[in-house]
Amino acid sequence: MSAIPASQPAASGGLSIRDLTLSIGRGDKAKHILRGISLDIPAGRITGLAGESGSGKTMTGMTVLGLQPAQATVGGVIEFDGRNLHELPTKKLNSLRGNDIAMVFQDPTSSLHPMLSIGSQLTDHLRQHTGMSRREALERARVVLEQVKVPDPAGALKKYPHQFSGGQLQRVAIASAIMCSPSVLIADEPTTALDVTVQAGILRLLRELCDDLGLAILLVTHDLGVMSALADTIAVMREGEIVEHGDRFQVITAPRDPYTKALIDALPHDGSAPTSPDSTSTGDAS
Ligand SMILES: Nc1ncnc2c1ncn2[C@@H]1O[C@H](COP(=O)(O)OP(=O)(O)OP(=O)(O)O)[C@@H](O)[C@H]1O
Repeated sequence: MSAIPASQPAASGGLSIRDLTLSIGRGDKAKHILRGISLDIPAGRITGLAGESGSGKTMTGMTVLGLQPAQATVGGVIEFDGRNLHELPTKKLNSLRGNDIAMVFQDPTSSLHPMLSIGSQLTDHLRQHTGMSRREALERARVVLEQVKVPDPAGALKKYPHQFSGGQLQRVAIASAIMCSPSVLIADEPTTALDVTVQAGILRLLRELCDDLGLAILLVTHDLGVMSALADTIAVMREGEIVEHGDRFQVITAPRDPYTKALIDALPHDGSAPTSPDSTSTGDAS
């Protein structure tokens, strides 16, 4: 496991979501996308959010970041560091986003500019945010690339996105997300677009970052197999509601909700479900 750089402050706390609602449209025509979600995303833990397509997983993550559709009406509390994010002025929320709460997307190219070197992309925001010199920021970027296990970190800083494989590029995107030492990381289907041979390595990296940095990670995926290998707790969403939330082992081996049970029964029986809470198995192949 990689050591935490001395310059990096310990991550403080996680997120607490209380009765979060999100609707689009008004009156009879309103579409209720999130119907009162409550979920704790504590520091040093991976909280999995599973569920079928369209159940509202991505919208939950986007709403936490204040990135819901402009016409949406949001209610409830998203508590972070003693504040309700949903009530913060836009400027304040913009400053939290990317610094204290960061996101990793399914497609790493969506968060990286094709024409800029990795060194510029990793350091620009950090320099603006902290006033660090270019040299200091590049050194921090090198350390973070090493932390996410990109080979030859110093050389990688000089490269461009097209010069990396999909798995390595997702590592670079994760490096970019943690450059400003966030305390919360929202990872939305971070392995779905990747070759199956590199998925396990990315999942293991998320586990290591969670453990080493004390990150609070919200892992959004439709894949309950991924959840069963990685998450500490699993919440299952259906039609904008959380129908089940509990310890990974309990949810996978003894689901209480019939919908969760149906999802688990649909999993391939290849040993991917845990046999004990410590049976995480994510071999590194990327
Ligand atoms: N910009 C938008 N405007 C209006 N409705 C939207 C918008 N984005 C998503 N929705 C709707 O919100 C609901 C939840 O979508 P969301 O993307 O959160 O689901 P999901 O569980 O992440 O699904 P998937 O696994 O397919 O990504 C869906 O009914 C979707 O059609």
